[in-house]
Amino acid sequence: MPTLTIGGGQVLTPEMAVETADVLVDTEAGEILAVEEPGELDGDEYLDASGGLVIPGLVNAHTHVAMTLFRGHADDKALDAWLQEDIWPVEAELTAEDVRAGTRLGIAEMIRTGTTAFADMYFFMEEVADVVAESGLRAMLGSGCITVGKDEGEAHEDFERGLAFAREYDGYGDGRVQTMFNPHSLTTVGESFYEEYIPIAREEGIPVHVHANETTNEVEPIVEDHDKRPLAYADDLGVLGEDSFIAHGVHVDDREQALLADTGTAVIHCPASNMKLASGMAPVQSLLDAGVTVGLGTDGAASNNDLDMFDEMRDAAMVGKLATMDASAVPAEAVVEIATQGSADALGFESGRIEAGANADLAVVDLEAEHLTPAHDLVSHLTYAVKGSDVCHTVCDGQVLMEDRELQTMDLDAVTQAASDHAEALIERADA
Ligand SMILES: CSC[C@H]1O[C@@H](n2cnc3c(O)ncnc32)[C@H](O)[C@@H]1O
Ligand SMILES: [Zn+2]
Repeated sequence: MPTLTIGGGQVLTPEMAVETADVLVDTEAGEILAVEEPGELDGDEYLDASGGLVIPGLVNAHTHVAMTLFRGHADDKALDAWLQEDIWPVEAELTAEDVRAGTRLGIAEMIRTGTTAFADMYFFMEEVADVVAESGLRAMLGSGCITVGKDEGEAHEDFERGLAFAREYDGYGDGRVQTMFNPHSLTTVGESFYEEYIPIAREEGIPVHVHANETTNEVEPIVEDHDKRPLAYADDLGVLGEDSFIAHGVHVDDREQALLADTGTAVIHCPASNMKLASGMAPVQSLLDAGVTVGLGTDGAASNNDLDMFDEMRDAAMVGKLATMDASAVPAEAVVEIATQGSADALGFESGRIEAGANADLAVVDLEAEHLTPAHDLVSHLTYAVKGSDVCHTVCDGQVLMEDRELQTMDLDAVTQAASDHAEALIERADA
């Protein structure tokens, strides 16, 4: 079996301790074989982690990767106006080639900032799957389904496309692609479509991921029309469950939090997007206290405006405190856990932990920087001080995707040039 040692550095353990250790990886199976004291492990290849901290690859559990094309195109608006006035008109002009170019840009950014897995709900998902396959990253992918603004036939086509993609692409890219079913949200998809399609997804064991309880504008119509809170409505439709995860979960009351915990539904916290669109502050500490699995996501680059999970971690800690007016809420350790183990658990990936048997998905953070000095507490640094640009190596499924900040599977200059060209032409076409 071909092996790789990531050696000479410190390692973050699943218990959030930092040890001086080496990591041995089976590069064919893509699995961590052992974590041992320095010098004990002898792989065929060696990746130098000296002066660095080996961490589990970060898991961006909710994004729309190709929205990198809209970075800076639509700022300073709330969700509904942002989507309806700026984003959806441009998305209507998207081509498969645009999505390929935007996805390449987003994946390059994620690899360069230590993310090794992500969940993506978007359009032209075959393109996204191909880019995941060629880049070496791991992903949970689904084709987004919406019924508002569509006639019955078009809406059915959308849902059939969503199911067909999930069936066909599960296991794609040497098993690094897994698939999910993605009704867009509880208000943009009609009830009859949930009634028709959720049982099919459930029967076929396809995970379900939706935007839910993101803004008060979403909560109010559901309460008015159905006389129940959105997550009670979602539960009655079969949307909640062990392999379901909702994005945002900002406006969730105590009963809904209990429902999430009881059904085993995970929440993906997207603090930057929630702040930028002024959607609100998710009750993250309360969700954690209630026993809900919480993961972390950037959302798309148009509402963030980057895909750097280190930024997201810092935002999660900061807004967690502000939301509760309690500086002890959402502490550094909890943030690192949700960005790694929490997100991986939400997606059902055996990643997010550096231990034997886990996926060999990891990143090495270079600690030799002025903004990381002194090194009193490296878990604190991961949340509050590390920047994505401090990541020197990224490994996914046992393959080195970035070494000394050089991408190994992508041509960064070509990727940025193509994305820039596609973005410009797209905005022009959309006359936006
Ligand atoms: C049907 S594909 C996904 C769809 O979602 C849109 N989107 C991006 N960010 C958000 C958000 O924060 N809430 C709801 N919807 C969002 C994206 O533009 C696509 O249209
Ligand atoms: Zn989203």
